[in-house]
Amino acid sequence: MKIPGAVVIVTGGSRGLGRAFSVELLKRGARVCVADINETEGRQTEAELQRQYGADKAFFVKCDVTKEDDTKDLWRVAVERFTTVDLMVNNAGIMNETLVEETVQINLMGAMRGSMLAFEHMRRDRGGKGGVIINVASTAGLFPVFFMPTYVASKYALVGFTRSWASNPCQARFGVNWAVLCPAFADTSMLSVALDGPDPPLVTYQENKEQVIATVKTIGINSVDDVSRAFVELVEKDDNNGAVVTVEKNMGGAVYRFVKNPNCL
Ligand SMILES: NC(=O)c1ccc[n+]([C@@H]2O[C@H](COP(=O)([O-])OP(=O)(O)OC[C@H]3O[C@@H](n4cnc5c(N)ncnc54)[C@H](O)[C@@H]3O)[C@@H](O)[C@H]2O)c1
Ligand SMILES: CCCCC/C=C\C=C\[C@H](O)C/C=C\C/C=C\CCCC(=O)O
Repeated sequence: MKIPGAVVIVTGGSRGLGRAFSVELLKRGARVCVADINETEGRQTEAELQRQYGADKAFFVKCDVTKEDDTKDLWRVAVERFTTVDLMVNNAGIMNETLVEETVQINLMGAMRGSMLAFEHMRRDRGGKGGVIINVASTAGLFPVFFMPTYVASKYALVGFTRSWASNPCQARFGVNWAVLCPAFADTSMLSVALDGPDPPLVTYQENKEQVIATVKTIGINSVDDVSRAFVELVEKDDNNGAVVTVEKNMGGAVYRFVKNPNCL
């Protein structure tokens, strides 16, 4: 899709990858509604984005993606403000293996709820203008990772959900493209909180510490810019329906494995 003039909602946009995606979209002429549960960081981000790109180009809405009412309010406010939404980025997520219910509620149900509201708004067969839904999963949604099974489950399910919608035979009639962005480790607070703490919230960390650290070293850590570049490439691609894009640092810089056909990953 063309980014200039597009209207975008980014969940989990107060910091980290979501904030970086918002900046890249604004730089290219989009208008962005940043949604996040963290109001303090959200308001700071809103102020910085408005200062840099204009007060009419970006705004923040406090939204807990696990709450149906919050998500509906987010859509109501975004449409009131910007008239329509062309791109929905379900990016909000957590990684903490001690929070099983929360992980599923945020990473999976939050993204599914956001996707369905976007789909209802965008689908052409019900009067919408079409659009794109990008769900932010992880390479942990494609391969097993022994130290974070709950996180992996939430991301595998999100990949399956997204690819299933992308493969619907009525997809062309709906006019809504579905894609998944799957970064490996990325340099945000999600990773640093886990890496820097004495007891990361991972499964059997103390017993397998060396193996966990070795895995991170082998795969490498993407910069936020690496992931943002892949994100922009994915958004801009016209035929992005069913795409699964991985971003892995140590496979020769950031490698974008672009898998288009949803039936042959
Ligand atoms: N950092 C990584 O290594 C990495 C790798 C692959 C995928 N991801 C995924 O990328 C996405 C962004 O992660 P990040 O690294 O930027 O992490 P982050 O912790 O920096 O940012 C996550 C954002 O989500 C928000 N959030 C959390 N729960 C929420 C809720 N219930 N409702 C609304 N917002 C909520 C947080 O407040 C925060 O602003 C996540 O889905 C994550 O799983 C991260
Ligand atoms: C103490 C370090 C681990 C903390 C991890 C915190 C958050 C990570 C979230 C990412 O979404 C995980 C990304 C990649 C998963 C790791 C390995 C995947 C192996 C498959 C592969 O990429 O080849």
